[in-house]
Amino acid sequence: MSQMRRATLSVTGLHAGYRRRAVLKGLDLAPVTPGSLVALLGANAAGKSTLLRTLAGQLRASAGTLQLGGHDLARLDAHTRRGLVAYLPQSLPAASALFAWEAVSTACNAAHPGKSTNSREAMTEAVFQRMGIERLALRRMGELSGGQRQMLGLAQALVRQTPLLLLDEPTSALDPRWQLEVLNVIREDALAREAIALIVVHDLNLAVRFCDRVVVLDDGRAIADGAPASALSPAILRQAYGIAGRIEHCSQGHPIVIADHALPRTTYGEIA
Ligand SMILES: Nc1ncnc2c1ncn2[C@@H]1O[C@H](COP(=O)(O)OP(=O)(O)OP(=O)(O)O)[C@@H](O)[C@H]1O
Repeated sequence: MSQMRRATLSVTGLHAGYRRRAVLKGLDLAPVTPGSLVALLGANAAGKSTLLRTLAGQLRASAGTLQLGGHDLARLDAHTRRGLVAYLPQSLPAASALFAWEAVSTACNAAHPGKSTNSREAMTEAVFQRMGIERLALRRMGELSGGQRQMLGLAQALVRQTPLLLLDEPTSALDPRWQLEVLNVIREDALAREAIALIVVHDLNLAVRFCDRVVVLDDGRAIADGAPASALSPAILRQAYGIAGRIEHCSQGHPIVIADHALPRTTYGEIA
């Protein structure tokens, strides 16, 4: 398993999609540096999950380059990929009969076969503590709520300690408090390990509050890429989402995205 910790991610000229549908159409990202939390934004069907699936090796790029450190992500064997990339899909982990502790420790054991049993147990315990889910450890996966299962899926991804984390809507099933907690944990993890976390989110306020950088996709291309407050301009909100919107600052200084109204469908078009 690779011991690589710090790695820059670069994506250039990426084309990828499905048999009958080209989705990513020459996507370029400025290099993503270690220790970054980057939000992938964009309307439904813009290509966000397709980008994560391609980076995770589930879809083959038809053109372009995907580099993580010295590795070509398009040509990794499964073993090396497991050491470099953790992917949390949109779907929740299976509602199995496993105890939550077993589900996370199985992921930990598979990712760190060279470590002692004691240190793997300590790593598993640390993830439960960091996420504040110790009370779920002895509950069965099949008996957890949707939000609790999503937390466990994230714990399985984090315990692997890969240099690249790909998280597809990791907070979609969580209540407001846990959304804040989880985004904090992801950001701290990326910073502490100098890893890269790419997260797909629809909540623009979470993105501007927690992410160093946002990339806005539209029809398979990046139309904005930068610090949240400058990248999410009214013009980009209009183009990407078909909304009239703006960023303001609340009385406590946090940036907030205000969506004033949806533009008429005749201006914006239909979902693709
Ligand atoms: N397995 C598939 N086979 C064929 N087309 C697909 C498949 N999965 C997704 N697509 C199509 O690819 C396009 C991009 O989908 P993708 O899931 O990447 O969008 P997304 O930006 O993640 O959207 P959302 O915000 O709705 O999750 C859509 O038009 C979708 O219909």
